[in-house]
Amino acid sequence: MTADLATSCLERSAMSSPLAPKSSQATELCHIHNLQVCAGQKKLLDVPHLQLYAKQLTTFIGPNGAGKSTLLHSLLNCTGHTRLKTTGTINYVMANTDGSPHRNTPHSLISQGKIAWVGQHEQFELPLNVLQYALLGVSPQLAWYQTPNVAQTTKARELLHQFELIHLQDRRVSGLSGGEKQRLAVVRALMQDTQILLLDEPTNHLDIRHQRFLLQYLKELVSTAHKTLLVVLHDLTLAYRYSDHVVLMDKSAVVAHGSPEHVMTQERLSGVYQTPIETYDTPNGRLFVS
Ligand SMILES: Nc1ncnc2c1ncn2[C@@H]1O[C@H](COP(=O)(O)OP(=O)(O)OP(=O)(O)O)[C@@H](O)[C@H]1O
Repeated sequence: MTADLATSCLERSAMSSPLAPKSSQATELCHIHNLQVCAGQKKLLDVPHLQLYAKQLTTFIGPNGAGKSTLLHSLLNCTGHTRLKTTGTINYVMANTDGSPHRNTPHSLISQGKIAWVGQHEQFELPLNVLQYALLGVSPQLAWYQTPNVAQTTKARELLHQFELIHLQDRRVSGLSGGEKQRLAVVRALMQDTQILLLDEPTNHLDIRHQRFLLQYLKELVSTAHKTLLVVLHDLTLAYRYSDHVVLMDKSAVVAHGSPEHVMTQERLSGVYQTPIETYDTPNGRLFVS
């Protein structure tokens, strides 16, 4: 089967399968095969097969310790710990300049500047102010002797304004509040202007209004700039409302994946989280309450 034919088959199946995301525009981002991550004898992740989609907002949900961050790190190809052994393959499908798909490894995508990342534990003990930290996002594009140009600085200020941080632009990053640091980490990643963004619990420390703003912002990045978002979330209501594709994880494995309606059933979630979960349909979407 040629790559072109494979993609068109995927698009057809995306329209009919409950495993596929909501949008009929879904195309393949990557294929995971036999991915296993181990720490000694302990298996942290075991994913025999999983397909992820481009130009979609995919969320990874599941209880603490399920393996969500480990999977995201694997997608970055940096488990970040020499004791962890990773086996299996992750093949990204990215378009060539003529639009036809070609395959890539996570490592080559990072070096090409196609993936940006916000982790759970970003480093803020740095002698930088807020604007300088935001501009770290463009540092991979600069030679050692260059400083950010006017356009890059203007863009950083615009993003700081949108994320309500502009009044703090001269403030040392180490002194920011938890929510301000979290928003700044997202701004730094957005400054990288990559096709793919991986965000591990980006709503951590955010109040309810900023959580909603962030998810709305990410959703618009997908719909208007056709970015690919892979996001770990704990808030089931937000995951249901904003995701195109949901990957539910438990005990180092993928339990279910597909559209939110398909994956996030009351019965399945109650079983995985080991607590009764009620759902309520409101004019503003479905609420999940434990
Ligand atoms: N370096 C490591 N060595 C040993 N065990 C590890 C290591 N890193 C992670 N783990 C274990 O792997 C499991 C999965 O961790 P992971 O961080 O992927 O979970 P998670 O789903 O992201 O959890 P949370 O929602 O709490 O952030 C956990 O049991 C964790 O303790």
